[in-house]
Amino acid sequence: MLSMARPHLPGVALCLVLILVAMAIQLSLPLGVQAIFDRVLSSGDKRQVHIVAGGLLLFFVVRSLLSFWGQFLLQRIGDTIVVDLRKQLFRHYHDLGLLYHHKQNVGDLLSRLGSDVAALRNAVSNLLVAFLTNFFQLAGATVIMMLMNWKLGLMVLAVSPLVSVLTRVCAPVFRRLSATIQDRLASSTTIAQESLAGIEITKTFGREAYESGRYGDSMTRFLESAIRARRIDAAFNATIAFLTSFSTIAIFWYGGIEVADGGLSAGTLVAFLLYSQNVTQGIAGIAQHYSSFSAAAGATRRVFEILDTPVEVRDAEDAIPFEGPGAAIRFDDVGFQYRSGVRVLQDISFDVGAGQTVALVGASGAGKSTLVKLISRLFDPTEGSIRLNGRDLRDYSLQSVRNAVAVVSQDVFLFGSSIMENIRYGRLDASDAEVEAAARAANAHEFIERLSDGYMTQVGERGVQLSGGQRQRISIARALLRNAPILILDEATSAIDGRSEALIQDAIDRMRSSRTTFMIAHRHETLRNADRILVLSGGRIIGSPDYQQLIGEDDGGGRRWLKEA
Ligand SMILES: Nc1ncnc2c1ncn2[C@@H]1O[C@H](COP(=O)(O)OP(=O)(O)OP(=O)(O)O)[C@@H](O)[C@H]1O
Repeated sequence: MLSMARPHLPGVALCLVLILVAMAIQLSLPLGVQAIFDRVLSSGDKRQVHIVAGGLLLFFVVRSLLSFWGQFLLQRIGDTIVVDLRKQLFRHYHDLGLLYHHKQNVGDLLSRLGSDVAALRNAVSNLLVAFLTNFFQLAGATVIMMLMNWKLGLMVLAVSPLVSVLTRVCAPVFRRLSATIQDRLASSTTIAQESLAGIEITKTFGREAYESGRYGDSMTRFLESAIRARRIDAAFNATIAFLTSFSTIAIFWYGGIEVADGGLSAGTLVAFLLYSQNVTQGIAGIAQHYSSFSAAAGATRRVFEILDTPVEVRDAEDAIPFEGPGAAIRFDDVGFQYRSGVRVLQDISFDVGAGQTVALVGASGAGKSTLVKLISRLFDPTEGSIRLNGRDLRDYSLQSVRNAVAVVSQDVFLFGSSIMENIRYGRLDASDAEVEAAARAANAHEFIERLSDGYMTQVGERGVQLSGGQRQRISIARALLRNAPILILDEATSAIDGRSEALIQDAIDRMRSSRTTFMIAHRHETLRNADRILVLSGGRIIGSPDYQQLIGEDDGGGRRWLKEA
């Protein structure tokens, strides 16, 4: 956190000076009061009363202006740091590999970005201002008191060791409780996020009450830990206030006797009482802020846990851009494990020339989707290597490899924006005319035109206003627009009816002709045009039959492949 504050050091220094000056002015008040009591009131000169009161008024106007300026600057710096932190965190989420994301709940990640960073913001801006103010208040008042009367000064400070011990004992408790609160908040956000994302399933199964119950239970757990924290916090504050009130009473008692004996002026006693208020406020404030800092440490841990997670799939130091134009791909003994010890792909070796089409067939879970994900470097192989135009895929920059691949997958995700924007996601600088041309080629233009707002129709967060086939056609248009040398079709036409499929197949065939294509398909007709068919079973290639062999039309022996797959 401190390293993030480094660029703002001059601003922080200015704030410190402003707060310091404002505090010096505040600490001059008791001296003014002492003067009024000891000199002005006894002299009976009203003019002097006016002058001292006017002087004090001026002092306090200046103090308020300085403290406004200092607080505003520090809050602004705090906000800037927190916005930087959010941006950095968001960027890091996107840099982290899919393996990491598969293990995380979206709700938990959102809650770290939201409420944890908000808790941190409170710590860096509000608490820091208050902490520094109290620190200067305590230090300044202590010095002045000691100079005025060190015996009385020591009396005021006598409670500080007790407060210090109490604070140190309570801080770890606050830290633990705060981490629990943030964890519980995160798990309720996860439940809310999941059940809203799956609202269709929730309703289909009539689980509205069940989901509300789940969310309600998680909120109750959150409330329990929040109440426990509030109880300890309130007890802590009350104890500190009680301890610090002792010193005021002690001053009043001892100082009162001294004044009665003539050893101390009334003005000095009043000034002392005011300073002792400053000291006790300072001590109590610092103790409370220390405990709040400890609570913020829980949120900080959750934020930095993510920022400190290393990125698995990243650019090599000397990565070069992939420039094409063609893309010949070669798998050399590639193996892959999602979890160590469980080999999902092994000994995968094959060659695809630029512009050729490879079809992958095999039973569910055979590893087809995993294999094509390795081509976009969503994961890196755990064994062997993948070569693109003769070079290891890891030699190229990640961005250029991703730019070279267009994917149409079975699960279509559409963003909560217009159809135009969703297709343009394939190539952000595409013109409207290019978007429309891609939609025409994907046989989507006709149905888009029939929608009330045409290309500007908003399609809900997950494209729920469209049918499965329409969504798939939009995703094909998005891939067409990308104009990438490698095309991955993961059951791209699974949600499309026969008539539309023929038209789309035509578009896909045109697109395939100049691109290296990986096609995962369950329907036989789609495999007819493949240059090569690889049959996968249990993560291995068990054969490479041609189409006739595969469907067993020539000698009947080919059926073996499908059966084994
Ligand atoms: N994120 C993951 N973490 C752990 N294991 C995974 C993950 N994704 C897939 N697997 C496992 O890897 C294996 C291959 O899955 P993959 O999705 O590649 O199969 P597939 O052939 O594409 O199946 P389908 O035809 O059903 O889409 C399966 O056993 C699956 O359980």
